[in-house]
Amino acid sequence: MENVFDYEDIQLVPAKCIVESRSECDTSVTLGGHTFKLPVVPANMQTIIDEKIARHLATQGYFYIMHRFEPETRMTFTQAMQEDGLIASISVGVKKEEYDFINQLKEDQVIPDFITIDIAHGHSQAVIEMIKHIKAQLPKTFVIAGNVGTPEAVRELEHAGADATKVGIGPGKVCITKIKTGFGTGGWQLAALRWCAKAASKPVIADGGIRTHGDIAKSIRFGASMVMIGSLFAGHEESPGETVELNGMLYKEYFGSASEYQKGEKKNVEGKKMHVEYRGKLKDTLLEMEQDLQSSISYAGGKELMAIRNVDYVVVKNSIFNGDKVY
Ligand SMILES: NC(=O)C1=CN([C@@H]2O[C@H](COP(=O)(O)OP(=O)(O)OC[C@H]3O[C@@H](n4cnc5c(N)ncnc54)[C@H](OP(=O)(O)O)[C@@H]3O)[C@@H](O)[C@H]2O)C=CC1
Ligand SMILES: Nc1nc2c(ncn2[C@@H]2O[C@H](COP(=O)(O)O)[C@@H](O)[C@H]2O)c(=O)[nH]1
Repeated sequence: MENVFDYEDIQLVPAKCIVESRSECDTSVTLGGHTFKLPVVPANMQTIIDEKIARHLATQGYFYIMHRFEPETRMTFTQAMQEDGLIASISVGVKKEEYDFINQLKEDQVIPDFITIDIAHGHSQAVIEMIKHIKAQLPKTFVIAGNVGTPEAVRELEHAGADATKVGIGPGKVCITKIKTGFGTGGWQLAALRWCAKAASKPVIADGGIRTHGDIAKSIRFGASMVMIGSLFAGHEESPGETVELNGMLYKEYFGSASEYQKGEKKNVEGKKMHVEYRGKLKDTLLEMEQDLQSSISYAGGKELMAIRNVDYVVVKNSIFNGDKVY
């Protein structure tokens, strides 16, 4: 791999504006036959999403992926969402009991719209087998498989039947994979996304490392159809993480899915816990993201999200902030 870079190393080059107002720009995206307001999905982590947030997002036309860390609730959650005419989007792992869960869904004819296979090292036979199992049992369910960081992995998971792949090994804010194992796409996630997206014949979801709303537009430019975000969603009033007050300031707890806090034991720990600044209501952040992305589309010289795919870019190594702090 040559020419590696990350989000902060890139600036997109503006093209002539064709709208009179940014409000004309359409940020919506279609995935799995459903159209969503934004190409953004909150991470399927326990301090980012819960059933209440999932229901709110689905009701408001946003994509969501429920986490897999309360496995016993997934069946009733899926049924309840579908009874209310909402999209059901859940996560699974690859262990034996997950095969039983998929079989149970089929037996009860409870068919989730989306299932995400959520594993640290997605380029594995375990994930390939799970993709095949889900597709055999629930052929109508859209399967997202990950996480991966190479074109070879994208091709293999697509070949096994995945409808989309999720790219990002170690760029996350609470990730310590890169430190503990020496592996991953941390520090070059945007270049890895480009590398993977070029090989993909199905949608790619960029996962991890998004630090500003501009990074969403950059992900779209480099081939993502959707972006998964943890840390930017962790600090809301509604966020499931504990709220703490430190020196008169409010913070929310955010921990990794492979952290000791999630696992309940110190085994194969590849995640940490941190506190992020409290940032008010989730709906305000979603609105700000939409407005910022509308602005990105206008700078791209288009009206639709995919106009961003066509813009030029320049590499400005680690210099775009010039000492400014946005958030
Ligand atoms: N996107 C990212 O960069 C990362 C994300 N995570 C998140 O952490 C959570 C836990 O992930 P994960 O540990 O996969 O889930 P699990 O602990 O559920 O592991 C799933 C299965 O995969 C095996 N496994 C896990 N990692 C490896 C590996 N490197 N090589 C071979 N087998 C492996 C496990 O066995 P055994 O435990 O015995 O090895 C287990 O059987 C997930 O939600 C994941 O998204 C974690 C790390 C990186
Ligand atoms: N290496 C680890 N990665 C993790 C862990 N828990 C979650 N994640 C990944 O991070 C992203 C969110 O990244 P952010 O930069 O937006 O905060 C999430 O979607 C997972 O892919 C973990 O314990 N270790």
